[in-house]
Amino acid sequence: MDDSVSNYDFNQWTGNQYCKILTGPHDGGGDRAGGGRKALKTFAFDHCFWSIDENNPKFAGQDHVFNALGKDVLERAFEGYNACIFAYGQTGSGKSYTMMGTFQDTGHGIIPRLCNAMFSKIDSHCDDESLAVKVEVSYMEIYNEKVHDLLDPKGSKQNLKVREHNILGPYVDGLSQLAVSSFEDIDNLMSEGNKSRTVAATNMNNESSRSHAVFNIILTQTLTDISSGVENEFNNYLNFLKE
Ligand SMILES: Nc1ncnc2c1ncn2[C@@H]1O[C@H](COP(=O)(O)OP(=O)(O)OP(=O)(O)O)[C@@H](O)[C@H]1O
Repeated sequence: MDDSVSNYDFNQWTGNQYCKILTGPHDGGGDRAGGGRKALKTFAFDHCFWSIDENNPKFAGQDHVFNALGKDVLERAFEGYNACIFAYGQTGSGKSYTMMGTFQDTGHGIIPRLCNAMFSKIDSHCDDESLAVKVEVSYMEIYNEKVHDLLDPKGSKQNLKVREHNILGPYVDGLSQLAVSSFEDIDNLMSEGNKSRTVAATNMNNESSRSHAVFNIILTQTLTDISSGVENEFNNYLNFLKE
């Protein structure tokens, strides 16, 4: 990283920010473009979180991260937009911690917090007879280019095929999609799914997930025009990916 950036006090950054990164030797594209190994690239980002010392007033805990990233995603999902949260980074950098977190309340990561908020929002609409909401989940891992269903009731770990639907785009053929009605349901399914994940120790993480995981929530809202009885169904997807 450029010295001028690595020496920055990340705590002072607010609002839209830019980060300049010097590309490393792996960056073949930079070489081909004539920029060489030291081509400077500029990336834009909205937030930078610091979570080293809990006693520091600038410490960003799981709640802080959820408020900055998860809340908007949920609002948009209820408006009918598909959304995706993608965690990417070096082994041991905190991807699983950010997505799932620990089982203590304050340690819950984005997924449990988002699911809790989603069911609270659904409950708050329970008096509305014109709206019915259905929630289903699927969970898969991609390991050595093979796709496995982590919620397969038979636990067979068979390889699933990725196919292309002419309207909906790519999908995994035969992936289980299970209905849930509370965060506890999701939590139980996820714990079962996590037991099937491919985990091994790396030098930097004793329980490193060696595969990519994709957790999918399918939110279906059916709006019924009470006077005419006509139903309109909206499906949308919330994807959580961990590299
Ligand atoms: N912000 C944080 N606060 C406290 N502990 C953290 C934080 N981020 C990560 N950790 C801890 O660091 C360790 C490694 O984190 P984690 O397993 O989330 O990494 P990862 O990026 O998912 O790694 P891998 O790619 O190897 O699976 C875990 O013990 C986790 O609890």
